[in-house]
Amino acid sequence: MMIPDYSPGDEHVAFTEWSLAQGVIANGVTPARFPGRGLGMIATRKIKKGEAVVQVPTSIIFTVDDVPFDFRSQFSEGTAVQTIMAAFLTHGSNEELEKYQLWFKAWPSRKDFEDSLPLLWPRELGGLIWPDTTTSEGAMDSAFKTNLLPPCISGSWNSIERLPRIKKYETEHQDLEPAQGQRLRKAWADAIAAFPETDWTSFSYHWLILNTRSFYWVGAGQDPPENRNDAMALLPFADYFNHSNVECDVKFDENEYTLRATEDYDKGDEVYMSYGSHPNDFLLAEYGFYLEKNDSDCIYLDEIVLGDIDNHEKHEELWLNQYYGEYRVTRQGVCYRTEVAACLKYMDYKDWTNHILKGSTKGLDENKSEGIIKGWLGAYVSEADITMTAIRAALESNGVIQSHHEKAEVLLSRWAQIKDICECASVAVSL
Ligand SMILES: C[S@@+](CC[C@H](N)C(=O)[O-])C[C@H]1O[C@@H](n2cnc3c(N)ncnc32)[C@H](O)[C@@H]1O
Repeated sequence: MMIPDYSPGDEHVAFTEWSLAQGVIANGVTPARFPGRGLGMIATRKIKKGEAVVQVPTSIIFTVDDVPFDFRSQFSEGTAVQTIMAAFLTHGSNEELEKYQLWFKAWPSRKDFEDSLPLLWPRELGGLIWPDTTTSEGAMDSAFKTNLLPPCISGSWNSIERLPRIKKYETEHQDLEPAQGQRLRKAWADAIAAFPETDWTSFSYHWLILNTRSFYWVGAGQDPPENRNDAMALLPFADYFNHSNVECDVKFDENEYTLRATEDYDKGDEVYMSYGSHPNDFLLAEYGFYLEKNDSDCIYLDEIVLGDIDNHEKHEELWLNQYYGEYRVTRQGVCYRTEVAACLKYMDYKDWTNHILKGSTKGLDENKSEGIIKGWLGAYVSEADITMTAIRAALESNGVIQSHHEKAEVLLSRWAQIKDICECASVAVSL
């Protein structure tokens, strides 16, 4: 049997030595290379749940407070912290950033991001247009109209028309790529307004480093910022942990950031931290990977449900009663919001409001609701089938997709998961 080679490589050994010399405590973990996950942390001995595995002194963490005032003051008020930090990592002088040079060498490359993050993929695979996109890359073959990304990422469908929404609502796990694109475009506009000579490749790289590696952080004596995204810090060495759906046990005070094991581990196991309870589409869009098994995985039926409830007044009712949108599906079934939307299809308005406000069952027909919900799930399954067929056909015939076949295969596997969620949910709603 081949023994996997976990050795991380010289640059990681050098960075680990530097980290320990700076006061980082690594207690039973060390960086190692895990196929398909880049670097991660391996247990060097048995670890018990609750043990502090990594402690990083606050003196070496990188926050916006480390950006010199002269540099920060070039940005207009309200500029995102991520933009300022990314711009400083791009423009800071060697002298200013010298202490972190070994750390920078331990980070993934821009090519790693181009391979894994859909927003940097070719247009045919759902990527966006960026300042370095050449005309030929931007101009898609006009015959190629299929959206290959999952709808939670792209916000688009192949078999369903996306109707304008009567109201806008906050959504954390849908329309991910358009929101990401907007944040990065705004960051770029703010960066070049302050420093017109900024290089896109380098700036976007550092912005993505911050996006994929930062931790929540509020400095001693400071109030948490209004926007949670502005409470960010990069933690040398702690940023080696890969994600899994373990619980999260990280704490910080004015002296150090402490990360604790939330499970027992044997020597040789990979030790994980949780980046949050995220569905797989979110992990793919924001971090460039998804999990085989993810208890937080879900998809949303918003376009299907709102398209099927083809009545403006009913949309208003859903909105007024705070049931407009966010129709969530897991392998265990659909959420209560979806059930409420389903019975609005056939109940009269009075019965429906009595049902949702007072729990009355007058007019409620479980069989009808079940049929409607199964129809919605079936529509998502059709979307999955159409898209998977299109990906397979593109792998046979489209030159761009052929030269990026690993990405297309990532999407095929994700669509298979999506189909499985719908089919399991459909069984669950009959129980
Ligand atoms: C904080 S870094 C973790 C260290 C990173 N693997 C490295 O090589 O430097 C986050 C990135 O690690 C990768 N990653 C994290 N958890 C993963 C997982 N469970 N499976 C695959 N890749 C993962 C993703 O590329 C993600 O953007």
